Amino acid sequence: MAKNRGTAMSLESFVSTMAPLIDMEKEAEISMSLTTGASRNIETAQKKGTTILNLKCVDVQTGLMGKSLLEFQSNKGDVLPPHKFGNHDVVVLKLNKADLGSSPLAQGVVYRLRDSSITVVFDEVPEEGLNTSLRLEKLANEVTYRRMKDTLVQMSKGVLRGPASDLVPVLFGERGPTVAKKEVEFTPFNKSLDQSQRDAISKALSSKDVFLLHGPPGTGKTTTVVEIILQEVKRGSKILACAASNIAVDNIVERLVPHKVKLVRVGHPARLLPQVLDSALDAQVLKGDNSALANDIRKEMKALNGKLLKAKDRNTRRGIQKDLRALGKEERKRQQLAVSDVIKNADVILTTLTGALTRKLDNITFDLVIIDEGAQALEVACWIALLKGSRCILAGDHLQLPPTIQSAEAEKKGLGITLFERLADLYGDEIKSMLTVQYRMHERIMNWSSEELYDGKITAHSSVASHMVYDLENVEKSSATEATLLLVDSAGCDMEEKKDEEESTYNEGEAEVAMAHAKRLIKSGVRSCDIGIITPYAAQVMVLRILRGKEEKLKEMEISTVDGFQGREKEAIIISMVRSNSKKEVGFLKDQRRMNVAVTRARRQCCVVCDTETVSSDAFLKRMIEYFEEHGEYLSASDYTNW
Ligand SMILES: Nc1ncnc2c1ncn2[C@@H]1O[C@H](COP(=O)(O)OP(=O)(O)OP(=O)(O)O)[C@@H](O)[C@H]1O
Repeated sequence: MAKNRGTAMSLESFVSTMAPLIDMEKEAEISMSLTTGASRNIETAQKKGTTILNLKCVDVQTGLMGKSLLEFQSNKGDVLPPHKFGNHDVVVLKLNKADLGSSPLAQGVVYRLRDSSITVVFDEVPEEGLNTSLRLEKLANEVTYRRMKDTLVQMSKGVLRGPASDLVPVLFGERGPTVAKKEVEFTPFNKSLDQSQRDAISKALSSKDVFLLHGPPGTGKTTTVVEIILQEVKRGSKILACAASNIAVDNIVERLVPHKVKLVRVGHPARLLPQVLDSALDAQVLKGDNSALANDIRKEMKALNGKLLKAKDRNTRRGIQKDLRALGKEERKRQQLAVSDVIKNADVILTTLTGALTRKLDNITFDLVIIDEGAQALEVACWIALLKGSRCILAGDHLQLPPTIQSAEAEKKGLGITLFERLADLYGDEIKSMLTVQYRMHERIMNWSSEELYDGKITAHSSVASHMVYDLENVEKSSATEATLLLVDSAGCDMEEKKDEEESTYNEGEAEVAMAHAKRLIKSGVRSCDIGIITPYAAQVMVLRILRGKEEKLKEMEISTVDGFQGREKEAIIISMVRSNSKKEVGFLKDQRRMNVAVTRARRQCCVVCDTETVSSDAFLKRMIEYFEEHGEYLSASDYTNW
């Protein structure tokens, strides 16, 4: 039975609450973008991060099914200015000096982002302008919002007759979940699964409507999802596997391919990783019989078009046109059949949540919908996929960061509450299983997070429990590499925080200390690609990148916001907390989920640079500082400035 029906929300109130919040969020995103937004000035847009000015095209490559990949760098060859472009964002390319609202040279999708370059995929290379100064503008992703609104409309209308008719009452707390009387036993494909993974899989296979796979950092959540998919395919289920991001979907595809599962990846080829292109719908469609027939028809049409051009008398022309129309119709039919053949024959269809609304999946129903990164997706986005199935499994960790919401008001009114979180509150352990062995962190790094957020239930696998930085190849034992936890305290060192024009906070003193520690690690032989500096503040990312400059030995080191680093890991992580002020304000450092993500990115060493006097004003952060002091090494920031 449901534990706490109080947190349940009816389908009707969900739809009526979410519809205006989706609009608010859409408006917030649009007002950040330049073309349709409130900001009518290009420089303001650059400051807001929605436009990058003064770019030059430095490379053009053809790849990915005939698409063109164009790489852009700043005219001056420096790091790019601070921006809010992300992978897969839709962008337009314009001449640098083009008027606001002018038509673009081309529209594309962000493919790769580096500190000093951005690569965009276009359908075709723009015919002109590439040898001049250019700018990129980020567009608001209106399609996503439209799809979410369409889904809400669908939910308010016919859900109770659709494939999810039995699932909906459970997910809205009207009826409790059911599980098989006897827990399902299985023979794993992956022989190295740990006990917590096996237990979770068994519980997932026994669930009749909903199951939550709770995967704390580094516990093999995706490994477990892949095994669940394999077991379900073996049982004969047709599965829709989704995630919020393309990268997470591709990650599952890559791991399923070696098992020779009949799968198809649905999505725009420009947004897929090159290594999964063979699994892409477009590639598989081309191999089908109907596609060959469509191709023959196109050849026939080409020949007829040639005749049409030469035909002199009207009757002949009419006859040819009639034939062309009939062939065109047949060609479209064959194309559609080619697509539906592939979709019908596949056991597993993989796509992003918003991608699940494609026409190609109309009228296709699934025995199971699996959503990875379930705690990072808006609930409405999850429903796009959920409406297509009668059973669901969500994998995620609601104790790491939730989806980013632009509109403060929509966030306040509950847009950011995820389905994963809501169901964990509603039904708890009845439908949930937590993975408890982690394969990333030294146990001293892990213990803080485990005690603070996971009731002390996580253990470190023996392969990582005591691994040290100096165990890495070519790394020597030194004062820099001997520490697992390191606290560098800037209190009393004259390293006050400052604010930039966008009101984002930065701290130059701390940035220097963080960089100095990175250099110490490199001096002991650590590769720069094994080090990451992360910080909660976007302005601090810029300060750090500028400080790094063009120094060759630091080139491969990653510098990112904490939010942007979720899901990733490095051998050594340096966290710059930034806040240092007399009022002892800590802002959004308070969010336990953000600090949880920050610390748990580190495999062998976690170094925190902060003003302990400021951050200790928050009880959670104070405990964290105390933990680092007790179990790690303590240094003053002045030790670094004096070195
Ligand atoms: N049973 C296992 N035995 C050995 N290694 C494992 C096991 N399960 C997972 N791993 C390893 O742990 C690492 C993390 O696994 P995976 O990518 O599945 O984790 P995740 O939980 O999805 O990651 P994240 O914490 O970033 O969400 C991988 O290198 C994987 O090979």
